[in-house]
Amino acid sequence: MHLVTAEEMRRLDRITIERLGIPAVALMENAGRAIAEEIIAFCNHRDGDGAAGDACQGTGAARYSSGPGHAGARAAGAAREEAAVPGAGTAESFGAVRTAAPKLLISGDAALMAGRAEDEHWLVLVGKGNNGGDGLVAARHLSEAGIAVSLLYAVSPESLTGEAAQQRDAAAAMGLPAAVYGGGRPDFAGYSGILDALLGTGAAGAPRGAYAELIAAANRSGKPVASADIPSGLNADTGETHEPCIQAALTVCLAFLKRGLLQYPGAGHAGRIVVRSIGIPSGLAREEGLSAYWLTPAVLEDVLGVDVSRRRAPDGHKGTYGHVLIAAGSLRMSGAGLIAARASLRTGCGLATWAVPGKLLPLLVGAAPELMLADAGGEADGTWNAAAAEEVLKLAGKKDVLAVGPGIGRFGDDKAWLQTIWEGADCPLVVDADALNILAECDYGTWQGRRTPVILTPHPGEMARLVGVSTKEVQRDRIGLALSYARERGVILVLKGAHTVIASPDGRLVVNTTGHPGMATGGSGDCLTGIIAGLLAQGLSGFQAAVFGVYLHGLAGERAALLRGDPVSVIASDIIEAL
Ligand SMILES: NC(=O)C1=CN([C@@H]2O[C@H](COP(=O)(O)OP(=O)(O)OC[C@H]3O[C@@H](n4cnc5c(N)ncnc54)[C@H](O)[C@@H]3O)[C@@H](O)[C@H]2O)[C@H](O)CC1
Ligand SMILES: [K+]
Repeated sequence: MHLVTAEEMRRLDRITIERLGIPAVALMENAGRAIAEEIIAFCNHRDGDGAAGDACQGTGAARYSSGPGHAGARAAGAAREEAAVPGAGTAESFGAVRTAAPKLLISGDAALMAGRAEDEHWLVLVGKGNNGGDGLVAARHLSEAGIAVSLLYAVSPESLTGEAAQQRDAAAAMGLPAAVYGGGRPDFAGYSGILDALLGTGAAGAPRGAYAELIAAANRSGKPVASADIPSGLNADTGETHEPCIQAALTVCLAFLKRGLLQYPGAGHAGRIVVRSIGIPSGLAREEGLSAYWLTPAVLEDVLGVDVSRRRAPDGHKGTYGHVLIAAGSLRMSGAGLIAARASLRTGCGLATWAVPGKLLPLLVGAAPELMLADAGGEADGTWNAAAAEEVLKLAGKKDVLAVGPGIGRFGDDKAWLQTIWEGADCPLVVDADALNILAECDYGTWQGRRTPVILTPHPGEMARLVGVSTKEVQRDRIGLALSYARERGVILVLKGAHTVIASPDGRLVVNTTGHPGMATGGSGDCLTGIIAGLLAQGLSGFQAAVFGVYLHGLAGERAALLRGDPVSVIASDIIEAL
């Protein structure tokens, strides 16, 4: 599924209206109706209303009696009623016992059928822009479904223009009760829900004046809030939340998923996200060259060309699936190398060799029978040194991928060590952990260019060192930073953290949402490094391996949590076993 910025959304909207000739008011009508349908489904689900609730879950029409008990539906004037046509043959006339088969089915808009409409009274907070316009359309459809609706304008309705003004007039013509916020602390206790149609992709900066007051009041009310397009107060591009920002139970995102809904803290304000089509052709995004995606199996297969089935050739052998070399571990952190190496095997590479400082090697014999160990030289105390880089290059000569960094620690002339490996390794290179901290101290843009991909896998702190900013600054706009860094440096960047971002030098970007906070545990990153290396060894491209690796890592973490019964108790070895 595509991810868009506010500006990209406006561009796609403009193309739809100007090039395809689909009127803006039609898009807004579709948007408002979609919002109303999702609010009705929310109400039906919340009220546990069986018949109508079921009916509204899907797009199919409801099948139910239109007898008493469905006031809402009657009010909706849209119902599917089964009626026998008078005079048609009945069971008795043919002597067989048969119920009268209905001859006439009148289906209706099940998604606009509210089970207990009479119990609902929704307040629509209306901004002055098109987000407000969407809310006004939704208000009409909610009213049609028999739900009581009241409008509260943030600013004078006279200040609305264009399609929003049209919707203002339509709502007034329908007699929807309306008021203008006049300051103070409004009391929303009498409502069953609030539709936040204050600010959408046209917002700039922190909510001001009445908008801020109404957002705060909605959050204080304790009522469920549904947000039109994005929670008001959220930065649609970065996921930053201004003060105040709506805390939504449901966000009905229009046309395309906004980037800010998938990055924290914004992702924590959206509640359940539903992306609804409003008539903008989904193919436009690809035609316009948009290349940011929320990672789904379809994106893996259709956009990245990854064979998620990971089928194996019947005549495959160890050589078919590649050989991983991991240069990792040191006296105090040998486990990191073991985790990375084992993860690469679990990911399906044919062979894995773990290169360690010679002093450690005897201590590691048998640590993992499937692994091969290699003496990479190093110091007598089991630490790495610059000369060991040449040993690593010799070992890498016949390997399909080299991963460096897990548990290597910092050592004298470690920058020379990394530069030798960076410039000398012909196979794809995965750089993680302390190798990233070393890289951060190097002007590696001056190093000899590489012909095969480099994948960097920093967590936010390591990224902060790579870029020379604070971790807070890294987290402010993860997607924007990852994209610019990958492009400028010509590397594939995996910016780890909640909803990991993977960016490619060619501008492609993917946000992954598999995994859980229990994976924030020592060795989890080493495991990811091994997974990515294991996929590279099997012939995936750099970006494919980085994206699929992050995806699999998260899925394995989820599976490990199920196996452990609790995400909290998951450790890196569990993730490996769950691959
Ligand atoms: N673009 C599309 O494809 C479609 C968009 N739709 C909806 O329209 C909004 C975007 O509408 P827009 O008019 O551009 O902006 P907003 O409605 O978000 O209004 C902003 C409005 O509020 C004022 N304002 C801006 N920032 C602040 C602030 N920090 N504090 C207070 N006030 C602020 C400013 O004056 C603006 O006029 C989009 O989200 C969709 O909901 C339709 O769905 C159709 C397709
Ligand atoms: K909104």
